[in-house]
Amino acid sequence: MATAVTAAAACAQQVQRTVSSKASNSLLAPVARPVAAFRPAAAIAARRAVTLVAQAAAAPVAAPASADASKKSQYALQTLTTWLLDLEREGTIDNELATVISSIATACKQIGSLVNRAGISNLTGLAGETNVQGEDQKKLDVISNEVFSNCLRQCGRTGIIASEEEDQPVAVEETFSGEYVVVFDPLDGSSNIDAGISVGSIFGVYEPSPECRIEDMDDPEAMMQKCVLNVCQAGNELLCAGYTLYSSSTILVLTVGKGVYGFTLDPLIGEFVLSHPDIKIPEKGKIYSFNEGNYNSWTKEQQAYIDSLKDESKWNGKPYSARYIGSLVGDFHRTLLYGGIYGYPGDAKNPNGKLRLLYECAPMSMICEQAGGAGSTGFQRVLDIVPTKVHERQPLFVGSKWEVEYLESVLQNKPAPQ
Ligand SMILES: O=P(O)(O)OC[C@H]1O[C@](O)(COP(=O)(O)O)[C@@H](O)[C@@H]1O
Repeated sequence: MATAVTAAAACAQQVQRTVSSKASNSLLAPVARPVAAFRPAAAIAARRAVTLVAQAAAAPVAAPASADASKKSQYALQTLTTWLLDLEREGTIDNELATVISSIATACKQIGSLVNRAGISNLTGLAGETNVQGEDQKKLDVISNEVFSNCLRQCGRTGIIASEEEDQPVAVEETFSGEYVVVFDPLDGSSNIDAGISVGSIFGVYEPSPECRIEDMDDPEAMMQKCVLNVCQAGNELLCAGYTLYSSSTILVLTVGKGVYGFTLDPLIGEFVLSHPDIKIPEKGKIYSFNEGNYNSWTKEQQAYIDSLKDESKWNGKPYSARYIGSLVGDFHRTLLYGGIYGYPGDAKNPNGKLRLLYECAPMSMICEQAGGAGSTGFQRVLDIVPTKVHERQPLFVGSKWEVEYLESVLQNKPAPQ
């Protein structure tokens, strides 16, 4: 914050200097130049801008009740670090989990800066490799995966890490304590990278399952079995879930099971600062986000659902609006803040849809439920599904509670929710 204010002040002085020099040069200099020569409007606007920046910079963001009440300084900041400390103090999380989350935040800062500079550092385009799903990997898919894995290993608090970009989960030799299981999609929506459209990272943290501790590293086969078993946990076992959006801002949104909090990266101080405390998704919303290009391969119930959203006679003459970036994190973040529904149904080609249960569906469903929304396959609560394999796919419908229930009612031919 200090730097933001000094920056604002410096900018103010800069503008002032410009204004005053111009003024001294023109307005105030005795009758030298006609008034028209100098554009007062710009000066007023500049002064207004400076005031707004100073006011914005000075206004502290509300911190959760647990925040240290003694922090009276107007420069007190609730950062991700201090927020995690508050949660540790109140016993909601332990230090190991706080360390894992901090290491994920570090990875996201690194990935954010790489994404921002992709076009000028030859990081766009394909890596020339394919991942376990047979998809051509982008250079930044591979690099983001490496960055995420490094940070999770180096924090010493993870036991197993499983990436959407890797065939198998990996047991972490560097583990020191905690042994948390972390699943992640290092760069979601990467098909948008080269066009500079928003992308994101998604993650989930599980407790290591007690009956399969990874003691004997000597028997790789047995160890791998235990790794997979540890990772294939239902979403309702998640301790923490989150995503980072790399867009006009870099925003980290997460839950540890006590509401959803959003932190915006302040590039001036390199800290995630609390910007969205206790996010609540609207009960209803008028935006739907589906790739309608797949319409013809959808079930007739799925088609009927989308057709109904466009039928204004059902919605007091105002049909739903369609928004689709083609980047789950971007589409989900908008849905979380504005309400509505994001969906990736199964279809004739991919009966289970495209999205991965562990890395995408479960974490987003936990965040949505924690914000008062819902996450469904259309027939089942996503968080109740126990994965049978690490790269399992599931249809996903996530968003405002009423919207998801309405979708389920159409797909299951049930009466619409009240
Ligand atoms: O192009 P489609 O078929 O609409 O798929 C877009 C969806 O696939 C994703 O890109 C997921 O795939 P990746 O994790 O491989 O990027 C989502 O972000 C997005 O919502």
